[in-house]
Amino acid sequence: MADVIISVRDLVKNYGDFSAVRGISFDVYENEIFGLLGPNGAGKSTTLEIIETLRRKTSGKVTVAGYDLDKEPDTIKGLIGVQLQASGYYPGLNLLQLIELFAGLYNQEVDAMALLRSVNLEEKAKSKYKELSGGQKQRFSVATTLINKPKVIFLDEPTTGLDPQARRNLWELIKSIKASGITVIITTHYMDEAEYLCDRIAIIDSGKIIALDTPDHLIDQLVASGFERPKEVKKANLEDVFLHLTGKTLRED
Ligand SMILES: Nc1ncnc2c1ncn2[C@@H]1O[C@H](COP(=O)(O)OP(=O)(O)OP(=O)(O)O)[C@@H](O)[C@H]1O
Repeated sequence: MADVIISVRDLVKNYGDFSAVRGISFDVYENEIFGLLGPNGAGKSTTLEIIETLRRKTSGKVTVAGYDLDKEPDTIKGLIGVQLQASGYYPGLNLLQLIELFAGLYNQEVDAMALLRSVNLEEKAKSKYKELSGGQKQRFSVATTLINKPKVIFLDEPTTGLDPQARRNLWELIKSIKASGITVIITTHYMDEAEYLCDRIAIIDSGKIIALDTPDHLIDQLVASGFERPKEVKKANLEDVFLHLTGKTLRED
């Protein structure tokens, strides 16, 4: 059994009279890709931001790598990688300078060019953030989560708005981050993405976890309950057509 790196117990978050997170519990295992899925407003971002120490919880217990969120938030901050808001990307600086700036803030020695290379942005090192395509922006944002050499990174809807090639390219990047030993927590609205990427997923609805398992088990359980798709699925879909016609390589440069 894998080691638990994040433990959440009976987590509650109220905004005034409104309860956004209603007593959820889950564990994230070391080196898995764990997905939080759910409709808009289900409480995913609230849950992530509490674990990231960016938002105060109402009640419950959270530990990251054994450290209690209430007692050692600063230690936890040093262990996690969080996507920085684009508003923090000083417009006058290029990607290399931004990485160096963030590394300085984190008090970390970082080979900024190697980091950019690892997300396929070496050729854009001297470009400004605003000059990047959507896929490049997302890859840069993922790179910023790696600056402090974290044990866990949090990715909030990393592929929203990307074209099929850029999405698949980001999926491979996320898999390579996992292969380097890092645990990944991701939120997404794309079920194909969750199925392809996530080792386990929690489905949240109205602030409660309504299912938590591997994608395979969740599908098997639904099938075992007698569910059948209403019609035979075609052997390809429109995305296959798009990728077949336009190729799989990135062409955002
Ligand atoms: N600062 C706040 N004050 C009051 N209500 C809030 C606040 N932040 C979030 N909420 C509410 O809490 C609920 C959960 O929001 P949250 O952003 O966590 O959902 P989500 O699952 O991440 O949604 P989405 O998929 O749209 O990003 C929503 O109803 C939202 O309106």
